[in-house]
Amino acid sequence: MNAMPDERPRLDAEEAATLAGLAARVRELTEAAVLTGVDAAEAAAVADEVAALTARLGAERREFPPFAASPDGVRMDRQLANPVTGPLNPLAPPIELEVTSDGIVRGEFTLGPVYEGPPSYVHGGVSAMVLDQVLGMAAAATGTPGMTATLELRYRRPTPLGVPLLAEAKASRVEGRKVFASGTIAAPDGRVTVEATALFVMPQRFVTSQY
Ligand SMILES: CCCCC/C=C\C/C=C\C/C=C\C/C=C\CCCC(=O)SCCNC(=O)CCNC(=O)[C@H](O)C(C)(C)COP(=O)(O)OP(=O)(O)OC[C@H]1O[C@@H](n2cnc3c(N)ncnc32)[C@H](O)[C@@H]1OP(=O)(O)O
Repeated sequence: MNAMPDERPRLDAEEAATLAGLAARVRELTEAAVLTGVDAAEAAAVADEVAALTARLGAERREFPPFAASPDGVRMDRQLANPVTGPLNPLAPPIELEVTSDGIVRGEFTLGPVYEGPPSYVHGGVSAMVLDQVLGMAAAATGTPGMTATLELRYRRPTPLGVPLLAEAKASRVEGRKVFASGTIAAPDGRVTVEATALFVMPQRFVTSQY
């Protein structure tokens, strides 16, 4: 695993934009598949067409998703297929996260019906995935990126689908390879729906590698 990142293909901005467009269309397809009201014969016909498109894309296949090239073309810059933020991943909402100069990670996002858990609310596992990413980025912003060792969630109230949500996180302390972080998801009225605290640990084996 420690050698993996540098073996990945890197895409330049133009290639990445084209594949992000493909992922956006597949996201629309996913929502259409979940919400469609067409009859069974039409759904079966569409399934055949989708299978043909999948075969076209699969004609050439990479072993792992690509990374974005950093300006120097060497270091890994961004995981383009991350399931939370990755523009190339149709499973990702995707959420754009900014890191402020004081280390706060923040992103506004809306989750549609494909992320439903309880009727009309966001699935709790999806909220957990979002917060794992946001807190993980806050940990990485300290200069010590790490793997999630613990992630504790408090679901204060249901998180609504289809409205703008705000995720925020910040690291609270760094102890050697360990970084503690906390964060929240808030509804449009500003009320917090989910709180999270986490510990990220930079694996001993990565201490000298360049991420
Ligand atoms: C350099 C890069 C490192 C890789 C980081 C990966 C991604 C970072 C890249 C970019 C960052 C940007 C954004 C981040 C975005 C998203 C975050 C999502 C991340 C994930 O989705 S990640 C998947 C789920 N995650 C796992 O799959 C972890 C499986 N696990 C392990 O890989 C090991 O288990 C590990 C590495 C956790 C520790 O292993 P290790 O051998 O390096 O460290 P060791 O055991 O020596 O512990 C050292 C000190 O941490 C304490 N400690 C350890 N584990 C603890 C625990 N669970 N609870 C409480 N304390 C714990 C010890 O008690 C000791 O503390 P003390 O020093 O005080 O005694």
